[in-house]
Amino acid sequence: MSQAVVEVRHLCKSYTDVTAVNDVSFRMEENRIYGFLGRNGVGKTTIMHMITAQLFPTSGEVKVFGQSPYENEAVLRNICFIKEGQRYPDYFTVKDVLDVASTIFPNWDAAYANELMEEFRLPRKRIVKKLSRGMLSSVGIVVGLASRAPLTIFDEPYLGLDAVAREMFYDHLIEDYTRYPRTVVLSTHLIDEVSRLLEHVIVIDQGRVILDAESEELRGCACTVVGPADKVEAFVQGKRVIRREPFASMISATVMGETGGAIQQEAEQAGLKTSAVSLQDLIVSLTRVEKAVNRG
Ligand SMILES: Nc1ncnc2c1ncn2[C@@H]1O[C@H](COP(=O)(O)OP(=O)(O)OP(=O)(O)O)[C@@H](O)[C@H]1O
Repeated sequence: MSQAVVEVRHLCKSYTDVTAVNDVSFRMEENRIYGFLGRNGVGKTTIMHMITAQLFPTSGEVKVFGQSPYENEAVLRNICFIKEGQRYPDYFTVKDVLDVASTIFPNWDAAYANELMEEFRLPRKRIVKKLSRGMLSSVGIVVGLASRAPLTIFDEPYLGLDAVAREMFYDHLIEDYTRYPRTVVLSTHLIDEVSRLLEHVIVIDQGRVILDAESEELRGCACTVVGPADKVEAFVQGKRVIRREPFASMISATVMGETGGAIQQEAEQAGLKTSAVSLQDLIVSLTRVEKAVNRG
């Protein structure tokens, strides 16, 4: 096993009336791209704030590069955390943001930052406060990529970004990551868009980890089967059904099985129609499992 860049153990964060993070443990390894996914308000940002030492846990342990990140300059300068709606001082221009970033991040690549500025059409001299919503997101993306920080976290960096700019971001990320491997964490709701980039997926729901798996393992581990209700019911007997939708005399059921696509083959042999399940559909099904499944 390679070195853990992030290791959290039994992490909890409670506020007066809400337990935002409830006994979360996971590792993130060196030089991998992680999807850190889940619905709104499930605790993702709270966890990322603890990893980046912006928030203390109520209990549990956080280690980044093997050390506690709190007041630890050696750890913190190797983390770049790009979050939605990042604020900058009122008088800062885009150039000021890049100048400051160049002093913070040891691996900063000024030439690459300039190249990205051109591609994202960012006006260097403009006051950041006067940028459009999408341009502000582009500034975060330029900083995140050009920082080449060993741990780079993008927390929903896309607000207002058009589809072309998002594609440019994904293409740059994969290309630059291939040349300069580092650990990248993408927290986003646009799962289908980023799924090709992700090597490992951690899904949070209601303050807990509900899935922690290699993307490769997830491909083919679930499939949707459709057919007459009795046939589908017989097939899903004893299997983990994560979504069930009856229509007329038919049922469509999404079932999780072993890795490697065996479940799909098995369903086809049973004479059922099958379709693959995208990562987004898998996560949607998993995070609404309680309500949907018990109907059948
Ligand atoms: N300072 C706070 N005081 C009280 N409750 C808080 C505080 N910060 C977060 N919470 C609550 O903790 C829970 C988790 O919030 P968090 O921002 O971590 O979710 P998230 O998964 O990042 O959501 P999103 O995808 O919408 O950004 C929510 O119920 C939120 O209301």
